[in-house]
Parts: sequence; C-alpha cells; structure tokens
Amino acid sequence: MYEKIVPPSQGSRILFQDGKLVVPNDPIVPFIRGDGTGVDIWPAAQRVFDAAVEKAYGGDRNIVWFKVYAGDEACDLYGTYQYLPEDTLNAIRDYRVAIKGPLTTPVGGGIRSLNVALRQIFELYACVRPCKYYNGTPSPHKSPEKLDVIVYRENTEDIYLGIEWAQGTEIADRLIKILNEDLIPATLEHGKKRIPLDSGIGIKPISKQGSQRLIRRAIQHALRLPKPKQQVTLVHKGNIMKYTEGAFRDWGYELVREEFREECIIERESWILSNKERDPDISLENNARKIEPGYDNLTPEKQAEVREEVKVVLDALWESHGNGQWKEKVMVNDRIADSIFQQIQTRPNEYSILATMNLNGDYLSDAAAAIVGGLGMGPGANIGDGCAVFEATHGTAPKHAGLDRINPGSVILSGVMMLEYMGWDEAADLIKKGIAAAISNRQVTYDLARLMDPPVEPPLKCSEFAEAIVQHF
Ligand SMILES: NC(=O)C1=CN([C@@H]2O[C@H](COP(=O)(O)OP(=O)(O)OC[C@H]3O[C@@H](n4cnc5c(N)ncnc54)[C@H](OP(=O)(O)O)[C@@H]3O)[C@@H](O)[C@H]2O)C=CC1
Ligand SMILES: O=C(O)CCC(=O)C(=O)O
Ligand SMILES: [Mg+2]
Repeated sequence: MYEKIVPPSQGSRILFQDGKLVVPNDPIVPFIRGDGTGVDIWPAAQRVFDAAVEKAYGGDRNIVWFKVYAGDEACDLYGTYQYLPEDTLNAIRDYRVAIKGPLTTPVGGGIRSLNVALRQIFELYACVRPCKYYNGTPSPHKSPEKLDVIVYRENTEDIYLGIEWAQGTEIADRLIKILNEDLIPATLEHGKKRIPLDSGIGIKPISKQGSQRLIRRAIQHALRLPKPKQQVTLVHKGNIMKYTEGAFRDWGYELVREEFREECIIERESWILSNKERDPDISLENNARKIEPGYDNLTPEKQAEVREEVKVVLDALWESHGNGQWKEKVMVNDRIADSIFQQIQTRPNEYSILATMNLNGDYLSDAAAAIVGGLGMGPGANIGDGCAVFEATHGTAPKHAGLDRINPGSVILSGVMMLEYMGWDEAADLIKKGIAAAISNRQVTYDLARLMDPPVEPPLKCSEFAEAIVQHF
C-alpha cells in the first residue's frame, strides 16, 4: 500500500461516518515537515502539541504522528522531481486529518505549487484563516485587538487552477488569434478591444458550485458565532470582473435566498425593512429612493426595478424578518476587494467572516495577519468534506531556515485549529493559554521582539518559544 513509508504500528484511524468525524483516543495524524523553516517550526510545534495533549488528558489520549514527505525532503527519499509522492497522498486519504509545514514554489517557472495541489486533490475547498489578537502582541496597528476576522478563502479554483500559457508559445499565440479574430469581435460589449500579441494568458474560472460550497461553509460558521459576530462579508472585485467576481457575489446572495432564508438577512434587505420600521407608511418609491443612491437620475425602467425589489423584499420578508427580527439573523453583505483592505484597518470591529475567492483571500489573509502581529501569528486550515489539512498562512521564509529563530506560532495555532476540529478543545485551550501568557511575559521570537516597546533583547529562539508556551500551560 505504501512504497517507502511505514504507518505507525500503534494508533487508530480517524473515520468519517454519517457526515461526522469520529476521532479515536489515539488518532494517527500524518504530518509534512515542510521546506525552509519547516525544519525549525515543525519540531517546536510537535513538542507543544504533545505536551498539551498529555497535560489535558493525562495519557488517556495521544496523537500518533506519521511522518510523510513532500517538497525537498520527498525528492531526497523518492528521487528527482518526486515532490508529492503517491505515498503522501495515500496517507492523507487514509487518515483524513493532516498537518503540514510550508512548501516552496518557484516563481515564473518550475513546478506548480504543492500546497495548492494538495488542496485541489483532496477538494479542501475552504481555506479558513482566523486573524485574532493575542494580548500583548506587538502590532504596527493602533488597535489590533479590534480585529477578529476569519478569512474563508475559496481554495480550489480561480487563477490557482493554474491554467496558463507562457508568452510566445504556440498555444498562447493560437488562443490570442482566436480571441482577437473571432470571440472578442463576436461579443458586442467588447467592442474594439484586442489582446496584445505578446501576452501570456491565464484563465480565471469561478464556478457557481465552487463559490456556493465555500459561502455555505462560511454562513454555517457564522451561525455558530456569538451574535455580534454573526456576519459574512462577500469580498469581490465584481465591478471590474463582472462574470467571475461579480458572479461570486450574486451566487452568494442567491444561496442566502435559497438555503438560509430563515437564518440570514442581506444588508440591502435590512435597509428596506428598517426604512419601513422607521416610517410604517413609507411608499415603495421613497423606500427605493433611500436604498438606491442617485435614484432620481435613473431611467424610469431602472427606477421601476428598484421599486419592484423593495416590494418583493417587503412581501417576502416583512412577516419573518420585519419589526427588527432581522437583527437576530446572520447579516450577509458584500464589499469590493480593494476597499476591504482599508476597512479591516479603519473599521476592524465591523467585520467577522470574510468570504473570498482564492486570490483575494491569499492577499487578504497576509494583510489581516499583519495587523495582529504578522505572519508568525497566522494559522490556517484547508477543509473539505471529511478531510482537512492544517497549515500556516506563511511560506518557507527561506532566509531564516535552519537558524532556530523563526516564530512557530502560526503552525502551533494551526494545530490548535486541528485539535478543535478533532473536538480536543481542552488541549487546544491549553495551547492558547500558553501562547497568550508567553507573549504577555515578553517571551517571544525575533519578529515580535523587534516590534515590542522597548524591543526584547535577546529574543527567544524558535524552540525556546515552544518551551515557554509549554511552561505556561
Ligand atoms: N502554504 C505554503 O506552504 C506557502 C508557501 N509559500 C512559499 O514559500 C516561499 C517563500 O515565500 P515568501 O514570499 O518569502 O513568503 P514567506 O511567508 O515564506 O516569508 C515572507 C516573510 O514573512 C515573514 N515570516 C514568514 N513566516 C514567518 C514566521 N513563521 N514567523 C515570523 N515571520 C515570518 C518573514 O519576514 P521577515 O524576514 O521580515 O521577518 C519572511 O521573510 C515561496 O516559495 C512561496 O511560494 C508561500 C506562502 C504559503
Ligand atoms: O503555494 C504557494 O507557494 C503559495 C500559497 C500561498 O501563498 C497561500 O496559500 O497563502
Ligand atoms: Mg499566501
């Protein structure tokens, strides 16, 4: 079954039955050490996980680690270009819950991302990246504690599908010719636009099914949050990319109307309802005027459309959501992608779950992590139906590799997410407590040390930070 690795002789498999994870007391969990700083981070993180589980359950539970290979380490064991061996894929398939360090992806050529490949192979369609502040963490931001968001990033499509052709290749040239001479002129709205002949070409597919399964999970998560955080913001650049990013937004709202009607309210609907709550006799026209900026300058047809929208919302929702009932529902709104980068800094406490497409979520999760302390504090999970791979938001940080100095916090917090996913909350809570205490005590690695006032000198090593966390359990 496995070519070069041997599963542990002890331990049991995590199962997935009736849509639920069944976790034994001794689950076998495959791990990938990772390239670059993976050599530093992984042993530090494993030390923390094992100590937390031991302390929380006094030996009644333990994780049985199963080392599997990807990236440079895999090539060393399996041979040249064997970056993601079948053994590794089989182990993740067999054991369902895995954790990994970062893996290198070359820029401009060479192999496609192994990280992305894992997400696509196992349909880990939701990349979940919480950005939450730990007391005492230094931050370039004035009020980092106000940010408490979870980026829910679509993880399998968008430009990450990797359908690209390099400039000057035969297929790129053929495609450009077909587009310029046939498809673009045949589409009236494109007018005289033409693709420059010396272009590389990339394809950005955004599917309805891919968008909705991600947004569905985001809404389900919001329903589990306390009331003030019950909000999902659909992030998109739909003003420019109407049929991909704009469609993501529209499919999100469609999903709300079709599957979560009782539980959710769309922001624009809440305006219509509250207009009537403030003025029970408000006409459709005046309600429409209040929700649509520039209503009076619209064509009569457009004005009629807005009035119709108001009528449809009031007819459908007044009874179930009116008179303030909508305030108890999950609020679903949308924001244009560039503005959300500003909003999480200027109005951080107004946001909760940010549902994004793949590229926007990639950018946004690094930016949000920066507010709460940087990439050393950015955990993540790639979640599908019955399978999950946990990994930090950051990459291999090669210049720090092997120096025992990088912050293992993100992988440790990814492990916290893994323990919570397994239902081992007691161990997860211990780790969170240990991290918070170590940071408040100024026991931190270089990245946080340099931001502290006064700076911590000398900072802790990667392994020492792990030890400090354990001492604070
Ligand atoms: N999921 C994955 O495996 C990912 C892999 N990658 C890959 O990683 C490689 C390197 O990418 P790169 O663009 O340099 O991005 P990285 O995220 O690896 O590192 C960029 C910078 O972020 C800071 N940083 C990263 N990790 C930590 C940490 N644990 N603690 C503290 N600071 C940290 C460091 O800043 P400073 O030096 O200023 O302290 C580092 O130099 C590329 O091949 C890329 O494709 C990238 C992202 C995700
Ligand atoms: O796979 C990679 O190399 C980069 C991926 C990445 O940046 C991310 O998932 O956040
Ligand atoms: Mg990234």
